[in-house]
Amino acid sequence: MRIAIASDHAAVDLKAELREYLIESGHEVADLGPETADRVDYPDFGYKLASVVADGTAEYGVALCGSGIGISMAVNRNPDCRCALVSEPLSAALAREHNNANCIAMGARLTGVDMAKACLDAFLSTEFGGGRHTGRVEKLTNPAF
Ligand SMILES: O=C(CO)[C@H](O)[C@H](O)[C@H](O)COP(=O)(O)O
Repeated sequence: MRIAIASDHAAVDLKAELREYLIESGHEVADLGPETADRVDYPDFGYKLASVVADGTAEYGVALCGSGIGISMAVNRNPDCRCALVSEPLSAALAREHNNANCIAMGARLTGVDMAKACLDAFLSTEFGGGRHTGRVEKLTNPAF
């Protein structure tokens, strides 16, 4: 799969771990930065990630910051992205099965490397369930406020 990954300064180490894990697992990975732990703003990297998922350059996006909250909010500003903030594998799988999430977010200050890998595995190995979930997901793309 083609997967893009991005973070803020708080998650550069987790990003590096997950990037290598994804490559070892046979995925094509685009690391959108940052490259160092110098302080940056999570919206800048969240928007970059959202763009490449929305235009199809990447099939899935992995968004990381200290808590996962800020960068998931940034990614979800793009109407073509459905980013799920998770901290355990069942939520990661449900994000795919029920919500057809195309991005996963995690918090490096809250979620350990092994748990983050397990969440990624669950996310990437679960298909969208379709059926009753389809119309609900369409309502996320085209909201009627
Ligand atoms: O967006 C966040 C909180 O919702 C992330 O955890 C950020 O990584 C965090 O805000 C960065 O905080 P810092 O004090 O500037 O390192």
